[in-house]
Amino acid sequence: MTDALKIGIAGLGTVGSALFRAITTRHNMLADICGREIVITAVSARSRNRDRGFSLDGVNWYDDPVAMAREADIDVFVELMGGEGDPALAAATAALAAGRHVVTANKAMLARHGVELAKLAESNGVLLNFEAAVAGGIPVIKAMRESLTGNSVQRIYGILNGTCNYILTRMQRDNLGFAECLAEAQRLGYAEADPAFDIEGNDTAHKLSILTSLAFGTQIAADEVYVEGITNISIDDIHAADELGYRIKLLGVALKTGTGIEQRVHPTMVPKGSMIAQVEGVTNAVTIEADILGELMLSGPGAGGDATASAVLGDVADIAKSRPGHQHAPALGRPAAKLEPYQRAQIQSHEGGYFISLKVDDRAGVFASIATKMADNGISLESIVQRARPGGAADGPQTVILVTHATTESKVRSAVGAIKGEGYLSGEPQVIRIERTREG
Ligand SMILES: NC(=O)C1=CN([C@@H]2O[C@H](COP(=O)(O)OP(=O)(O)OC[C@H]3O[C@@H](n4cnc5c(N)ncnc54)[C@H](O)[C@@H]3O)[C@@H](O)[C@H]2O)C=CC1
Ligand SMILES: N[C@@H](CC=O)C(=O)O
Ligand code: NA
Repeated sequence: MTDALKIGIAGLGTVGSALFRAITTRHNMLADICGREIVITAVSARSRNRDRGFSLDGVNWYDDPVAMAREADIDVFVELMGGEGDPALAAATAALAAGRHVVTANKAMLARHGVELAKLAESNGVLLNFEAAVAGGIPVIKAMRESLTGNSVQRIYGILNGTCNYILTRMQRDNLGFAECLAEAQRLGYAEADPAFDIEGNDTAHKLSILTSLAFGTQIAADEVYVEGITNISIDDIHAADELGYRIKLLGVALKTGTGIEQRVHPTMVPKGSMIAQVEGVTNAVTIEADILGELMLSGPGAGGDATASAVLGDVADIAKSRPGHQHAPALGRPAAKLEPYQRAQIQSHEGGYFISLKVDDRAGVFASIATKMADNGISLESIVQRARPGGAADGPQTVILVTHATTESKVRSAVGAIKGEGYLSGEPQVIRIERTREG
């Protein structure tokens, strides 16, 4: 048998601990599959003495993950600390520069520094694997990097954040409040160390920017994503969507338009009968529309210790199975030097249907005024309904809900701005984009 593959793990939290357990409890099975043992020889985390339910005896401990990446006797540095900057970045950089393979689940770091890390991996002849960084356990990176080679992608979209999908599902299905659902997602190990990354949409944006690069062969452009999170989505919105035949999902969408590539993350209405609407809880899904393949949808566990560790383990096992001289797919699907500059298509030119919910004064002419502002901006309406006041109350603002036919973001913004100027609105209008799916 070839020499053992020695790995060092930095970060022994939700994912690192699950990985540690998976590797140590499946040692013989992995050795049979890979033709060599996989041995954890070094670890680094914040607390050496924390009870994690397994022993670190015989494993070299490093207080400093960068020192471990640079100095430890390891072949693979597994980065599971998180954070877009140091020490994760310094450690990954040090490991690649020292000729060690890197496996990471850190989408925040890759979204900012993925291209430079990919270049460093290429120039040092080592691998940068990151399956766990996008859609957790779903093998979407491998699919895009390897199986879709030669396809031209038109659109890629999906549910990329387990925490948000868990929250939206529990709110819709069980009528629970936002804060309670978020606390559950945190307890289950789905949320980021700072859950604002999840609920404000940044985590989805990080993942989307990585997928965009793989799909369209462009530089990763995380700052060029239009982002709205789910913090403004209320149970009322979820119920209104339900009545109209939709579910609300936080989607990341990237597509080619006439002016460039549109990258957007926002709460989205999808038809209730569509496949993506059926994706519930922590489950993620990615749909890829490609010219040779057609449409592919991958779905599976998007977060959680074991599901994420499964993807990390797959990446480590790929390295264990590889032999000297074997040529690997580049980290971002093509040599980093061949990635094209990213050309942004602005959100204002986005085309699609819209759901608009307005709280308005209950007086004559308001309904007609709303319809007129829409028509003035060239927006055609699929429906406009006035909803009964909650609990049958006799006074207070009325809710008017509009669903538009396909139009543009700039027209919707202009119409909503004009309605706001009329003085009959209470609170901010709720505007939710509707995404076209295979089913409608
Ligand atoms: N939890 C999940 O479901 C998923 C997490 N990820 C990513 O995996 C990575 C790890 O996530 P979790 O395990 O959930 O986080 P966590 O917060 O549970 O664990 C992080 C670990 O890193 C250690 N750490 C942090 N800073 C350190 C430092 N300066 N020096 C040494 N150790 C340090 C902590 O002590 C802890 O052991 C993150 O990049 C996260 O975005 C990716 C997919 C899913
Ligand atoms: N916080 C993330 C973890 C996986 O990437 C999520 O909820 O999806
Ligand atoms: Na994945």
